[in-house]
Amino acid sequence: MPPFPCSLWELPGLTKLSVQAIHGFRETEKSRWSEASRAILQRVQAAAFGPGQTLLSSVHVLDLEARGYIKPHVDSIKFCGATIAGLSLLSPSVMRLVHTQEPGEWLELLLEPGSLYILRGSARYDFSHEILRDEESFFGECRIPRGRRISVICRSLPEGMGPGESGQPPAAC
Ligand SMILES: O=C(O)CCC(=O)C(=O)O
Ligand SMILES: [Fe+2]
Repeated sequence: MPPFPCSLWELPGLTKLSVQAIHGFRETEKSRWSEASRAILQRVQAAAFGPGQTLLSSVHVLDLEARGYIKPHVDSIKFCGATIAGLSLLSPSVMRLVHTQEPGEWLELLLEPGSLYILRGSARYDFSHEILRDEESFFGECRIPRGRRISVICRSLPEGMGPGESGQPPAAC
């Protein structure tokens, strides 16, 4: 993949959250995958989503540069349903969840390359999530130096939306 900066992936419609919450990134939505990648996505989907859940038709791929970070936010219910599942690749990073009503209630997840996180239930709706910038990237006492990180994010369809309407941009969450 070409190095940063690159505007190729800054597609119209994908930048609503990005402009406000994500810094140092490029992104795309992808609906066509190689057979090998499809097999991995099927494992992600089997692990994260229930049989009754419909997924957004395309998968969100976010490429965060080493200095990039994601500010706290809750994905909008307009563009994203009850479950968010993210596969982290390349650099480890720390995801912090903070309760939106009780800021003293928080937890951090160490996202190792190859790991999958699943936000659902209270973690999806009651907590903001963020990816810490390099200077703040600690897991407990342990420094987690940030490099380039790619995440592959599957989301369920917003409640009440039919599969035919799934063309909405997931990254606008
Ligand atoms: O990169 C990730 O794993 C999370 C991205 C995110 O929070 C978002 O796109 O809404
Ligand atoms: Fe998010």
